[in-house]
Amino acid sequence: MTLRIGVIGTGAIGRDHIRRITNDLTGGEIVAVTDVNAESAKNVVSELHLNAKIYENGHDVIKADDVDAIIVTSWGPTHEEFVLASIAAGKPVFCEKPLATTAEGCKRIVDAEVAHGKQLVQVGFMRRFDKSYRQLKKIFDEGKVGEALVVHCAHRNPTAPGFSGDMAITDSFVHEIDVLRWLLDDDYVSCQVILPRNTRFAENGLQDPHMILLETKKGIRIDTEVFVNCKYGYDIQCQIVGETGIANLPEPQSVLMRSEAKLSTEIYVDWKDRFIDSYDVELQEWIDSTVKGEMNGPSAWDGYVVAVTSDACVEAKHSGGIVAIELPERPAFYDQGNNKVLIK
Ligand SMILES: NC(=O)C1=CN([C@@H]2O[C@H](COP(=O)(O)OP(=O)(O)OC[C@H]3O[C@@H](n4cnc5c(N)ncnc54)[C@H](O)[C@@H]3O)[C@@H](O)[C@H]2O)C=CC1
Ligand SMILES: O=C1[C@@H](O)[C@H](O)[C@@H](O)[C@H](O)[C@H]1O
Repeated sequence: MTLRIGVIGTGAIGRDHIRRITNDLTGGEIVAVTDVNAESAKNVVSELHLNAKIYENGHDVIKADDVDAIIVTSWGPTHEEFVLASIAAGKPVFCEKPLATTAEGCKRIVDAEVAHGKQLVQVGFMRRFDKSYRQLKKIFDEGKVGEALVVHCAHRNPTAPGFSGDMAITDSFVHEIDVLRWLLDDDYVSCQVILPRNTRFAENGLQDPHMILLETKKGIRIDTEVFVNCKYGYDIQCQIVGETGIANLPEPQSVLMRSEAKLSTEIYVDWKDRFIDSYDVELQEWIDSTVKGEMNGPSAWDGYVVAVTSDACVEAKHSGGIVAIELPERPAFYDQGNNKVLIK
């Protein structure tokens, strides 16, 4: 069976997902697209040679009889509306992060999904599908470094065009929030944000870098340097300090060069290149599981936890204090074991 997919939002990542589903992946076909910028939707259809209908708006895509599943890649503030409409239509929906721009919005989605009675929502946290994070998780789950005590991370972008306010947390650090609780099989209880000396390359009054400290239920302490104008490249680091050893996130594969009296390897500059394989795996697994009637990726609950944690980090940044991260009990609906990513 081919999964007939409708895409809402044909900007940067929407177009990229359409390209990979059309050219690189199997089992899915883009049959409907829409964008508030009609020109953008038209261009994607013609440039990628899609056999897809262009709709006036997202709701018409969701309602279309020949659309089995939805991908939401429009701007963040529109996500909640389209995810809720997909649940109301009983259609599986893959929503890019954020699930909603507020924790309350994410909770409304969780409540709607639970009331619907079947998991339909997957959130686009692609690091869980990254080969290197999966290798690290496998080593950790096999007990090769013992129980985790401390985790050191870095999230560095060369530049952050368009970033303002708290986006280093709400747009970038959200990926660590998601992937680390998956990696450690734990949840957060508190956070603190320390503001180091600012780089002169930060624009729009942006604080950069941030040092973000998280404490988990099991007592693991996580420190992350989020530095979005680091200049030298896109660099994601993660090191688990365990009771019996240290496990590092593998560096992306790249050619080791001996040239001009230097031994060197290249560092990516664009997150799209660093995570290109992860997006492929993420969307392929989403198509495969959706066709089987399953939902195996980051759930609406995971999207909600990220929003609550991210809000707490923003509060901690502005208050300078340690902020408790409080979550309601996870609904038993999400305990059924069908929302776990299978580790390869
Ligand atoms: N998982 C990841 O690593 C990444 C996730 N994202 C997320 O994907 C989303 C889109 O990001 P980009 O593609 O970079 O932005 P973009 O601005 O390039 O594209 C968004 C598109 O949505 C369209 N749009 C806005 N409101 C709409 C509506 N109501 N109906 C239909 N179309 C609408 C815009 O016209 C635009 O073409 C964001 O939420 C972003 O956070 C983006 C990059 C990476
Ligand atoms: O989602 C993403 C970007 O929006 C964000 O700006 C980057 O910092 C992240 O690493 C990337 O994955």
